[in-house]
Amino acid sequence: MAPAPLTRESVSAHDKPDDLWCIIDHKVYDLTDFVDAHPGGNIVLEQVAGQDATDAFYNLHKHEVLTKYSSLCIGTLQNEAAEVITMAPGDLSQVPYGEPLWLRPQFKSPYFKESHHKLRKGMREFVDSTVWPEAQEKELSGEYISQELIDKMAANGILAMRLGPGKHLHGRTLPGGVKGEEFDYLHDLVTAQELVRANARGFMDGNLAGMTISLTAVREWARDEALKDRITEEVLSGKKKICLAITEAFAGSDVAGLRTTARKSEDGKHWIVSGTKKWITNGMFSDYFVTGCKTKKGFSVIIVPRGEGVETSPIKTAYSAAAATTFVQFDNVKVPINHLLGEEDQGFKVIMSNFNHERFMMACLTARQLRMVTEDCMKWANQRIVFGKKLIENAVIRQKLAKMIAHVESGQSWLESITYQMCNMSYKDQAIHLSGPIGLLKFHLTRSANMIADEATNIFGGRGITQTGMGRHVEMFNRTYKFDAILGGTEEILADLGVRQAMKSFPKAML
Ligand code: HEM
Repeated sequence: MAPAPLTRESVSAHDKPDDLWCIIDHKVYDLTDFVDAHPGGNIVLEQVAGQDATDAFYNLHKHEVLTKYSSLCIGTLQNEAAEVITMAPGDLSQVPYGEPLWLRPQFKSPYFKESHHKLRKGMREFVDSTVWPEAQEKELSGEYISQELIDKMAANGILAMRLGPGKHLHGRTLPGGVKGEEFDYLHDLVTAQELVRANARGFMDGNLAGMTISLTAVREWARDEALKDRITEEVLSGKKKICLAITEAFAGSDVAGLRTTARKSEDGKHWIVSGTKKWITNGMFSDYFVTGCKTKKGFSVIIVPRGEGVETSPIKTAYSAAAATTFVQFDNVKVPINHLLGEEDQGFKVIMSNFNHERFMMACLTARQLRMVTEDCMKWANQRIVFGKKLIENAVIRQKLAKMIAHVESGQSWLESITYQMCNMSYKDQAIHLSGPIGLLKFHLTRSANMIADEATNIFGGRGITQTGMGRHVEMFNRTYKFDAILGGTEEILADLGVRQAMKSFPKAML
């Protein structure tokens, strides 16, 4: 015999603690065996037994809770259908301002072509189904990224894409079927903005951020082609890990103040590296350290392989230990002489040439994070009922949202415009014409982050300072946005760089 159809009347009969059903978004949930395990306690469930609890539910939970506990659902009410959207891997958000203009069906973009859309789709499916689950778990546990995920990213060309456009991508087929030869800086932007959607700030740096800022230097500056090719192959295949080791307790942005030294051995075959490095992202699991050292007449950059004399220990920071933030000690480490990048004593050039891309990547991910937080606030303001009405029905909340949206949209537009210039400029010209604008862009976005973190936390109230439940992404953002304001050049240094670069080309113009 077919089971009786589910109606509001039949549900209302299940209104006791030992026989407890309720309705959420036109679906019926049998919570009888769940009551005692409910994190919000049994009493609240007993209060809605046999009733439609949709408003009460969305006032307190994210929609994803229903996906996680879908086994409690026993069916949909007769002649009714669920209204709340359940996102599938790869889906675009339908929330206003949840996507940049170029991804909204009503809008056009002069920048993005079919291959950018294909890459976006391929990346999003990969991130939603493969990166997100591990990112969420490891952000909490503080464990490092798995070799399994690294292998999958390597196989899909994602590790290689994160270095930006170049020959290393030729011959590869990338997510969405995009050819490596087609990959430009707009694809680079897409990759960064999709990856950060895994929404786990510490894990995102643990996801080989060290590689993106150090292998680029190896590829650009290694003088020994065989060494360059070997390290590139080892790292892009995911077999070995690499990081950038510049900052020290003694000096951060002030590279000239570094105290780690490298001297040549008497037979001239090795560098002897000694000193310490602090805040080295991915250092705990890295096989190579692209290290800034004081040499005889200046500063040089040397690839130090992990081995005798290299010691690493974790540093506890505000974000997840999954980032593998490290204190490194080099105790008279012997490094082959061909591991020098660029010219001896000319390491400043090596470091500077790398900064543009690093800051550009950080701008991409910050811009997307601002949007994700704003989207969470839009959703929350639209579902949270206070004083008998939705939060968004209060003018003061709409003012906050307006400010957030304005920063999100203006930041993304400036980012896209700079990215387009990068697509049409040589790497050398980018260093001349774009280091100032990129510095100012990153400065602007992290200032926006400061405002958005502040407003979003207030909108979420107690949930904005709670690490689980509705406000957990806002809590994480408020706790971690400062990483982007400091790493890759602090706000003050970058703002100053932007104006100083502008002054360099100042004409003899008078007021
Ligand atoms: C299918 C039904 C339900 C499931 C699977 C469920 C699951 C959960 C989970 C996993 C949490 C932990 C917080 C989070 O992750 O968001 C939670 C918290 C909570 N739930 Fe439920 N719940 C259900 C229905 C309800 C209903 C109908 C009510 C109220 C009428 C309710 C009231 C609460 C409360 C008060 C909390 C604590 C929230 C806070 O401290 O912010 N739950 N629930």
